[in-house]
Amino acid sequence: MSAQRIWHDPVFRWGLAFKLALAALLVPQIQQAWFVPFVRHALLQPAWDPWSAFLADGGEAMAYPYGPVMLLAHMPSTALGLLADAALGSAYASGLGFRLGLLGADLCALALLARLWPERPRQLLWLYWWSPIVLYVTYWNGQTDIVPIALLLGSLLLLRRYRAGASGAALALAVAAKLSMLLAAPFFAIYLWRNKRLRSLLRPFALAAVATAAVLLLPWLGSSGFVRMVLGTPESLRVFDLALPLGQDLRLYLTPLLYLLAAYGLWRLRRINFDLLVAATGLSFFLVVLATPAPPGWYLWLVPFLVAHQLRSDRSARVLTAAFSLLLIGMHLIDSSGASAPWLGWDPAPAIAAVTGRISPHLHSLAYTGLVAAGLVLLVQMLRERIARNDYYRIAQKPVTLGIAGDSGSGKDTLSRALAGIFGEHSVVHVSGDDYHVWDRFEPMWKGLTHLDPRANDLQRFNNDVLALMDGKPILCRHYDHGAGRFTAPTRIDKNDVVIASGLHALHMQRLRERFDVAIFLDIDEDLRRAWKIHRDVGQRGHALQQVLNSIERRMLDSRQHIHPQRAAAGLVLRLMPVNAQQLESAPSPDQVRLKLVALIRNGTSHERMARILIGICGLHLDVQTAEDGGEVEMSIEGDVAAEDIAMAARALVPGLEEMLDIQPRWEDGMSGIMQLLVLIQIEESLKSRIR
Ligand SMILES: Nc1ncnc2c1ncn2[C@@H]1O[C@H](COP(=O)(O)OP(=O)(O)OP(=O)(O)O)[C@@H](O)[C@H]1O
Ligand SMILES: O=C(CO)[C@H](O)[C@H](O)COP(=O)(O)O
Repeated sequence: MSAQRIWHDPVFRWGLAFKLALAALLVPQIQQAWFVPFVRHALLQPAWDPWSAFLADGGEAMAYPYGPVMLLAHMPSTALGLLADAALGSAYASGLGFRLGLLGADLCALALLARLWPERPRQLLWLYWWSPIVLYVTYWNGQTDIVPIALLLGSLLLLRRYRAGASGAALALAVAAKLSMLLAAPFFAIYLWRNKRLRSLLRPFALAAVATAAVLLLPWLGSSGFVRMVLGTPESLRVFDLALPLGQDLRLYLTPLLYLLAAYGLWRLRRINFDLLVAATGLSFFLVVLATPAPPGWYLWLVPFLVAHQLRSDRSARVLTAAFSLLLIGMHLIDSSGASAPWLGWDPAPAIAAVTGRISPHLHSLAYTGLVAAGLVLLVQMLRERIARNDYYRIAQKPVTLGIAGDSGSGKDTLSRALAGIFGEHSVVHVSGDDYHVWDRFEPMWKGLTHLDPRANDLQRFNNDVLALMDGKPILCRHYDHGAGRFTAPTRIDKNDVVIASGLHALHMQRLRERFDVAIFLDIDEDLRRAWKIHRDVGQRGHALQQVLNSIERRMLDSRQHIHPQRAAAGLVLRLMPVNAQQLESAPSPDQVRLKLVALIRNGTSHERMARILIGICGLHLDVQTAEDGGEVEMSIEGDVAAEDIAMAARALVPGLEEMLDIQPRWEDGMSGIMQLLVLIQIEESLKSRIR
């Protein structure tokens, strides 16, 4: 069932009918006494500053502790109700209009949740649409927090879709509806800042958020009515209730302290994916609500996060949430105002007051303790399951490391660049074996040794540097300038999320090659490699043709002795070859030769699905040979394929890695793109075994 089809589900339709009946029949006291009179006043006596105008006309200061966006959200449906009241001579329809406005926000929240978590729409309907907390808080108690929560969900969804400006504006709208939504802002900012791939989005996000908030809130900051009714509400001061006295005039406020610790916890994570952002924001809301004698409306902020948690967790999360919801409702039924049904002549207030009168403060506090205990258990469960067991969180503790070995001119740098193109340059650190040659071009030592001899390279330093980067430490490294034939002065290279170590001997030393997530050997068809090398060394590196040919001959023995044996140590061996060998001679440049790829995958567990997608989505021709034990797979891949199709295949094959890639990954056309994809699939295999 797709997210769109929830609207046809009977679970939705029955829920809608039930909510319509509740909105029609129940008149919550706080709406009747406070919210509706305020909105009615703003509609009937329009003023630039409705808060001051309301107070000036003798309205109650507690009537509307909300910002202009909340008012705008309530106005249309309440205005229709007012018109109906005027026509019918009744006083009921404006309140009904107000409540239908809340139902509209409730529907928006459901639609947004269905887009954020589309996997199990039926379960989502039970968990959200029939959530006892939503039913109680919105339709019985009459709170309006569903409006800012719908806006917050909108902001989350837009952020997930990389629409940073729109997401910032939506968050500001949520804040301008209810100021407490500001609690989510640092978490959004940390998510964008701590993800290098998303960092460029922080600016448009922040600019749009600040600009929207300025337009919506600044004009009223000078209004005494707004300051008194919205900024100075006794409700918001409840966050200071939980405090440790530290001497005469000093108190340690525990709720802000817990909130700051949660924000710091998120900041400390090396990398944060969207699920972690949701979990951390939910946890911070939980901390604030549990550590505060919170009014019922605040509990509604927890609902989307509880839904997300339950969707991904087992039955225990649902049982705990049910217990938490029932305790919450039970406590607030006797603690907070409720609703009456004037059409049915039903007003339970006196009966509830009678029960309340019989409940001792001790029992009341015990019920509250039970509620907080259930909430804390849920919080610990969320912390354990949503954060500590989050695959991405566990993977993010260590960078992804790739080793690429192959002969000179086999395409190590080209593949490294292609991989950096999908992860994004900002997330990749590349160590090249060329920077570890012992001598520069002009040293006479090259008369006796070739670059392919391990002794001509400082492999110990190469190993140590790559291992240091794998352990998250920076290195100092000089760079070999192929134009000048000399080394530059050493520069500092910092750790990064993806470490690519390429070189003639990248898989030579056992200690290092065992640490790579994916070890790749480029076993390019010899005639093709020669053609590439000659083309590059003459065209780009300024060598004479004869000099290059001599060097290739001189290196042959070392290639066999020192380079080729690394093939056996690779998990992925990639062999590019011309589709038609004659083309190598006839084509004006080796770039124009049509290539086919033979990939030897030593751990070919997912090859069947991979083959299906390469044929189905990319339209390639495949020949697959599997070893007897099913471990090794050799795939011959041929055909033309565009980068967009490879991107689509990647989304199908490795959806879990999408958040590791750049926002707009640069997929290549043809066999280079297929090589990018194969490496990515191997990365996923390796990360899975890290988790196991
Ligand atoms: N996948 C590919 N498709 C087409 N051409 C390629 C591919 N890979 C490499 N080449 C060609 O081969 C040339 C050599 O590639 P590259 O410089 O990446 O090799 P290398 O292994 O890093 O070499 P060296 O070790 O000598 O520095 C490139 O300039 C390019 O023209
Ligand atoms: O083959 C190489 C790497 O694979 C060498 O980096 C390259 O040949 C360096 O020497 P020169 O600058 O003299 O060409």
